[in-house]
Amino acid sequence: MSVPAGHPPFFVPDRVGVLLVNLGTPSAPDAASVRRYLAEFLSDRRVVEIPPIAWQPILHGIILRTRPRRSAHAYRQVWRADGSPLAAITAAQSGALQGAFGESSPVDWAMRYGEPKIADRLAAMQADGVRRILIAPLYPQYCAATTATANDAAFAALAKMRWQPAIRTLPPYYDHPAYIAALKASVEASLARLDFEPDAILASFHGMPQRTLDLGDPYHCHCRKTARLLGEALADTLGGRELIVTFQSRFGRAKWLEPATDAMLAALPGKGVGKVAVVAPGFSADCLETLEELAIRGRETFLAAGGSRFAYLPCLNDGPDGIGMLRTILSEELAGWIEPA
Ligand SMILES: C=CC1=C(C)c2cc3[nH]c(cc4nc(cc5[nH]c(cc1n2)c(C)c5CCC(=O)O)C(CCC(=O)O)=C4C)c(C)c3C=C
Ligand SMILES: [Fe+2]
Ligand SMILES: [Fe+2]
Repeated sequence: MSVPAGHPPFFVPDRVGVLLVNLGTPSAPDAASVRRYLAEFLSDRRVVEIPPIAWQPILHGIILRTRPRRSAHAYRQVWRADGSPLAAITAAQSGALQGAFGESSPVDWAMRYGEPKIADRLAAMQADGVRRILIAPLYPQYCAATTATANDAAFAALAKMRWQPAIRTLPPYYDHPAYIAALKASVEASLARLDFEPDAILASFHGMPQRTLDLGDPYHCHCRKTARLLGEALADTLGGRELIVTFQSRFGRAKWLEPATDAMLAALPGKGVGKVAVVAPGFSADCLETLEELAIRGRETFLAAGGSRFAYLPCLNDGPDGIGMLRTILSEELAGWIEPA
């Protein structure tokens, strides 16, 4: 019997695969591409929890007329020869993990918004004989606006498949010892490369509307716990200096989690902190929010307020600490599907 065109093969050995998922990013740093990306992102009801009848006129009438040009300018400042940092680094993470879970277990990657689409990568894996897939939203701290919507998109794609693969999803790993250890190693290595001794280290997490915390989203608690564990792990390095926790990237008029990163950077010099190092533990890959908002605008804010030295410490990205950590936590979630490494 021949397999119908476009049909997945029937008789291939079952394989196990991992699909890394991150947020998504524009395909190019121009206003039209950014508008397309923001329209998809900001129409997600997990992200903006305002009824569409009220939100869509604001989104299309105001935000998508003004923000794409400003954001495209920001993207241009961090764009790399191989594309958007978020996409390039996620691809590199996927490449670095290839073969980590066995010769025949592929690791692939997708984005919640834009390309490559979760639905397309799941279909490609299924067509390749991958019958068990670990979907891994690369967000250490759970948030409905990130983790849940990535899983929603995966399950929406599965809803259209006659022959579904078996699915597992990666739980948040905000307090996993391997994650905390990787952050500690990475922060210490970055600090050792600096030519100055910071007076304080600031851990900046992406913000969220305060209302989501009141509605029961555990994101804020997860961020706080990551910061506490990282502070404890770094106790010797900090030597009495504070690990300051802040939330960045406020969007819209509602109240967001506080303290705000930009306000803190503006206030620190007045409190005697003239030299600061900033780390972003909630981002698994450097992106617009870290490379432009923190490393460029954050620096400007801090120096304009009277600070003398500023350093941005990179995310775990596809470096050895980050990849080692991902191997550990993904292997744990694959238990029973693959032989332990
Ligand atoms: C790490 C976790 C993230 C949470 C939580 C999050 C919530 C959240 N974000 C917005 C609005 C925007 N975020 C934007 C960029 C962006 N956000 C994250 C991660 C989280 N967002 C990343 C990794 C990125 C970078 C994407 C890239 O291409 O590099 C943007 C787009 C950029 C801009 O125009 O400023 C917006 C808008 C909301 C509203 C929200 C929670 C409700
Ligand atoms: Fe965001
Ligand atoms: Fe931002």
